[in-house]
Amino acid sequence: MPSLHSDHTPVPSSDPLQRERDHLAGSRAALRAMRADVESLDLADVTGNWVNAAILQREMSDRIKALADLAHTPLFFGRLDYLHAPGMDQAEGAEGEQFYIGRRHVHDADGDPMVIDWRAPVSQPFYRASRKDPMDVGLRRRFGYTGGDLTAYEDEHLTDADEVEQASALLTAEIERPRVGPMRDIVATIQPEQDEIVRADVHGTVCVQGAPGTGKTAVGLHRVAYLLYAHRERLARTGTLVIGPNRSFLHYIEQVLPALGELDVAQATVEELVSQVAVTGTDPADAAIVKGDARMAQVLQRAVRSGVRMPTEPCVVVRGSRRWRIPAYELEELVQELMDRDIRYGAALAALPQRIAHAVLVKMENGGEAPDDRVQDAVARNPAVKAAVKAVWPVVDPAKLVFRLLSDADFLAECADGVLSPEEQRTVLWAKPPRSVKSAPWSLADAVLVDEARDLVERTHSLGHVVLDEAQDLSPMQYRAVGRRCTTGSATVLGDIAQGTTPWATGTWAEALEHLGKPGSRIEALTKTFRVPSEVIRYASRLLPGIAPDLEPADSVRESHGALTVRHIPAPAAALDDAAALDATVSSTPAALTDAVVAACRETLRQEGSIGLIAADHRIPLLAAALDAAGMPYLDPGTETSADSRLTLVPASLAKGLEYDYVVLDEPAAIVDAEPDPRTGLRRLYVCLTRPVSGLTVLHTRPLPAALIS
Ligand SMILES: Nc1ncnc2c1ncn2[C@@H]1O[C@H](COP(=O)(O)OP(=O)(O)OP(=O)(O)O)[C@@H](O)[C@H]1O
Repeated sequence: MPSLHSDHTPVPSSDPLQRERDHLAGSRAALRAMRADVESLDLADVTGNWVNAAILQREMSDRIKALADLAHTPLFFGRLDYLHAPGMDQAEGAEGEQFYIGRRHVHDADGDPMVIDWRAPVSQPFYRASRKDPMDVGLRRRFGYTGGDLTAYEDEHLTDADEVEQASALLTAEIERPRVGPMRDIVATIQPEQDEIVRADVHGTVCVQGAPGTGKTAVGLHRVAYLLYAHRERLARTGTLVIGPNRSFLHYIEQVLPALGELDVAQATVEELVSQVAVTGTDPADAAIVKGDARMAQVLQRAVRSGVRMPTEPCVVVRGSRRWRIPAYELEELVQELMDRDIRYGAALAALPQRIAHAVLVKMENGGEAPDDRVQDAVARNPAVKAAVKAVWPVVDPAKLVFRLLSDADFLAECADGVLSPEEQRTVLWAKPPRSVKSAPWSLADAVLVDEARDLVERTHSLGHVVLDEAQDLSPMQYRAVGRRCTTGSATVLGDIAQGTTPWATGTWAEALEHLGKPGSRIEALTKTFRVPSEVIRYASRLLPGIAPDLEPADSVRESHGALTVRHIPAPAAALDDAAALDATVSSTPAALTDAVVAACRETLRQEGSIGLIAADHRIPLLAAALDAAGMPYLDPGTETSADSRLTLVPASLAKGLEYDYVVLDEPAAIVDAEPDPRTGLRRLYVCLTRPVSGLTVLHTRPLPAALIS
């Protein structure tokens, strides 16, 4: 049976806990020595010039930073006692070995490991070994810390048939640890099903469908850290990127990778990826749906090549006293050949002058001259060649091209013929064409079209690995935008169909993977929620049949009682007399609801940890004023909570991906109604209901959505 040992009673120095503390002290000293070693390196001895010295200096200061011993980050969190030395034949008499598992590798003066990096192969059984498959591990020990002090440990003897399997108290404590500040790493408690995804092969793309709080974001970030460890050189060269839904979310997660020692991972929103034009406008849902449809790629492909004209005139190059003539039919062959080849429009444009010059050179040779490469370059730059190229293969500016498509009905009709219906074409056209590319009210969907057009002209740089979080909201065209950033690499796609709240969202994961350019990739499901207590996830899951009928409700790792409170706040009598008036004025009345919400926040603030007050976006100003009037300070989402500032006022549209120890949820019906259709409204509500770790209080005056009433 796993036993929990703690230091509540004094222990003799021979106590196992003390021995572990001694190992911690020894490891800390070893880490200090490793750092001192790097600091004492004299660069003058090893570098010949100042450029090398500067590069080395930077590398050294990064390394010194990485070797810092952070007082509140335990140097190790687990121990594995192997039955045999790993890698050795499991022969009788082979000695077992003991490894301490931590965030980074630490070795002593002789080079022997004191702590092993959690990502090393030898650490893997810490996350995966089970009674069914002990992976040659006799003992798995988890350590508990209070502040920076090692205060407890928990043992599992995986090969002891008499030991009863039991939930880990340290894991529960870790999950329930109050959440102030940014998101934390979960390196000490990654679960087997999560570890499978974290350590999946770098070459393969993995897609994870996971219920709220199942650790998708955490898994994605740990996967990046793992891949950087396992393929450091390659990924340092090619780069890694984490894509999230908005800046508040990225801000919330931005500390996790540095805490795992990884500083060089870029983070961006989809909007930031496609920043060729500034996004200042929004689309009505119907326009965004068509603009996000993968058929737009076809329209753009035609548009990009629409300016190519078959030559009708010969190209005549004059050099000295001689004239060299390439007839139109020969030019046409060259153009046709480039059209037929699967190369970017811009690459073809760059190749055409050289092709024409080559044809001229052949004629020169036939005419008895002996031109060399320099002559070919000179001919390629000849004004006659340039003019011929300009006439047949004009330069394409991606933003101007999309501008024309969205403002010129005839041009759109030409490019979209047989692809978009006349109705769809009308939908995407700007009602009033803007004056210029600069002043156009580009929407996010437009910017994605410009990005697609740009890629048709010039290949987008591909990274080694991309993690795409909250992927359920992306349109097919947005998937393509992400996909071209990892054509030569792989991706981790994370999301939850039930939390999809955009009308243009791609229907299924299989389809999404196709648009991403990774068809047939593996799709995994995570169904155990670490965040949401059982009572709350059961309540929220009542919405599932209406919003994502194919998904199973999630299980919670924590049974909880009293985590859910649903309170009806009666409207004042005057409002009750007139239900229509009540509905129409929900954003400003009744005051009774606002008062109750403020009181619930005040009451909840008595608990430890963070609190999110989530409400329909249009109710935010009213609630903000009410909190101000009550003298209760609050933060915006994305601003870091601290021990003094624990209340965040969260518009429902920004709640995705975030979490709070306690959530006070204002008027669910208003959240549902704020969306363009009931399904999206209920999905938004599902997101909001699944943000709490320890407690949810729902306050409502209007009737709750029918699905929530059991
Ligand atoms: N193995 C684990 N050990 C401890 N905590 C965990 C573990 N897995 C996830 N968590 C915690 O559960 C919470 C939810 O994780 P995360 O935000 O990654 O879930 P998610 O699936 O992305 O949720 P959502 O769908 O709401 O965006 C986080 O606080 C995370 O640290």
